[in-house]
Amino acid sequence: MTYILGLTGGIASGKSTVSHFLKKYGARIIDGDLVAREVVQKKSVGLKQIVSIFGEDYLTNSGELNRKKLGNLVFNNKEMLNQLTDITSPLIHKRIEELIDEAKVIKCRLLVLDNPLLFEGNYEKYCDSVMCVCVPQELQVKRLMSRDGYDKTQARQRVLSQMSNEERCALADVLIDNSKQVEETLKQVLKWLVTMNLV
Ligand SMILES: CC(C)(COP(=O)(O)OP(=O)(O)OC[C@H]1O[C@@H](n2cnc3c(N)ncnc32)[C@H](O)[C@@H]1O)[C@@H](O)C(=O)NCCC(=O)NCCS
Ligand SMILES: Nc1ncnc2c1ncn2[C@@H]1O[C@H](COP(=O)(O)OP(=O)(O)OP(=O)(O)O)[C@@H](O)[C@H]1O
Repeated sequence: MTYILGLTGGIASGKSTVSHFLKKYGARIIDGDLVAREVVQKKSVGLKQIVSIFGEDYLTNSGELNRKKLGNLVFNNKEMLNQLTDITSPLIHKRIEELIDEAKVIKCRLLVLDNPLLFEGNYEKYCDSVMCVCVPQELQVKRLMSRDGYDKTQARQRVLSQMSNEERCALADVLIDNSKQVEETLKQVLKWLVTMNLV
């Protein structure tokens, strides 16, 4: 039987750090951000829908989605963000359902659904349990600034466009504290794998 673990946490909380570790222990990963990119790739139905709402200004010269430009618009405007999510969400769900079915067919033991919007987007319905990576908001902003080169305002806008860390932690089954050294974080994840008999 395939055990499906939802992995969530705010932007730059450390989900990829945790999912890379789980992968080393044999888990198969579905990366929500990658799926979200796939459904709006060049010439896709998703991209056509985005252009019909936001206009051709949000395409690059080569016809791809101008992610930076659209990000700066939607993370500053809740209504626009909702419009974008209304387009992408059904497409992402459909693709994730296909990927889950594939994992079940090959009898994958542990499947991880890595998704920053797991609860907002109701992806937890696919999961046997949900692990949430937790960091204090200020540390999240700091790590986001240093990883992606955003200034403080841009980083805060992105953090604040999501559910709060408190709300997300309250909904999760397993909490992983990523405020200290990475090794400390991974020890907690390994402990979970052992408890669940997955190593
Ligand atoms: C707005 C877009 C074009 C910006 O692209 P960009 O390359 O700058 O960011 P990227 O896609 O790598 O996302 C970075 C992070 O932003 C956060 N984020 C993305 N979409 C959203 C959203 N709709 N609401 C809140 N936070 C979001 C997530 O934490 C994500 O990890 C892009 O994020 C997008 O298309 N978002 C809508 C699709 C979606 O809901 N994705 C979430 C993953 S399931
Ligand atoms: N414990 C830690 N100590 C210091 N830096 C860390 C720690 N954990 C993660 N980081 C760094 O913080 C940044 C965010 O981590 P990571 O990319 O794993 O987050 P994420 O949740 O996957 O991000 P996103 O939501 O954007 O996909 C990265 O630059 C990573 O190297």
